[in-house]
Amino acid sequence: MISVQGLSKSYGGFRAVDDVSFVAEPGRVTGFLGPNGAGKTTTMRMITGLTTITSGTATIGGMRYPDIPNPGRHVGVLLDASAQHAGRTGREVLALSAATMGLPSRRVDEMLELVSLTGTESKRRVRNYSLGMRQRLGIANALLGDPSVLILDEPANGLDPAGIHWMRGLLKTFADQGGTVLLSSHLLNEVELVADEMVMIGNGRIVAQGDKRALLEQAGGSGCFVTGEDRDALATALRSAGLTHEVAGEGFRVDAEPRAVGRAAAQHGVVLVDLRPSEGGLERLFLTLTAPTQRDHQAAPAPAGSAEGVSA
Ligand SMILES: Nc1ncnc2c1ncn2[C@@H]1O[C@H](COP(=O)(O)OP(=O)(O)OP(=O)(O)O)[C@@H](O)[C@H]1O
Repeated sequence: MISVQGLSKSYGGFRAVDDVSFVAEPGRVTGFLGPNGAGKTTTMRMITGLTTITSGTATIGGMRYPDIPNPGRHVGVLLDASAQHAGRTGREVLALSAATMGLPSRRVDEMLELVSLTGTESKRRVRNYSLGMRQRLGIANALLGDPSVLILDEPANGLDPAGIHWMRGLLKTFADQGGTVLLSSHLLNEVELVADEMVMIGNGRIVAQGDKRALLEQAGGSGCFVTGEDRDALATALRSAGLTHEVAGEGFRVDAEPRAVGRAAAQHGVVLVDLRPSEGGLERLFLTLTAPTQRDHQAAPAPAGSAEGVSA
């Protein structure tokens, strides 16, 4: 179990992580979700002893990470796949970790096979690895010591669709067998598909947390997402039709059925490139709760003369 209580980190006068508390339980995948710069990596670095804690506590199985003997045998960590020694081959990276942990060298071959790095690729220097290959190597390294806890920062970064699918299966199986998984991402869909529990963070503070289903119920509501060729014209069409909307990615989330949105767009001759029912209130909950920290949201111009325009 990972337990984080009142964890804070200040850089000078800036509070990157502010009084964060949550628990990641065994047998569950806990998704740690937040926009860019929300404080996910900083929190994970504090949990794993890589960044000093300003205040609060973080323990794994009741111990601070730096106090865990032979930590790689208990906790698998992947924080920055690009940070691996560029001059070593993938196999050397794993062999060194295996030796440090007192593991047999056959474990290296098992892990290379698990993450689908071929014999040829494993003999290439890491500097010549693609991002996806580095990520696979990082996952192999995290799993090498057969840990019961996994802490992974954006592990899907750079993986191809098949790789992402494979990783989801791997994490689910790991948790089903009693393991604890803490997985960060700024991509809601990625986390939504694999996580049992969610911890949402924005501007260094927890904005929501709990069982995924409970959060979905809390989010509730219906609606749709729409993207048009001309974003401003689409905003005008929605406003004219009296449809409440807010910026979501390249388009808008609208509190209305797709048909009403399609009609509003048609009346104004706006070409739609995407129109679909909301996949779930979770995305809305996330966007709403983290709205003040969403860069795209801040950057989006409010339609002229609109009071409702771009709402929080
Ligand atoms: N060493 C540091 N010195 C000063 N500020 C820092 C330092 N490390 C992180 N920060 C700041 O702390 C905030 C949180 O950063 P962090 O990397 O934890 O965010 P994140 O949620 O992981 O973002 P992303 O999804 O983009 O990876 C950011 O504003 C970042 O600039």
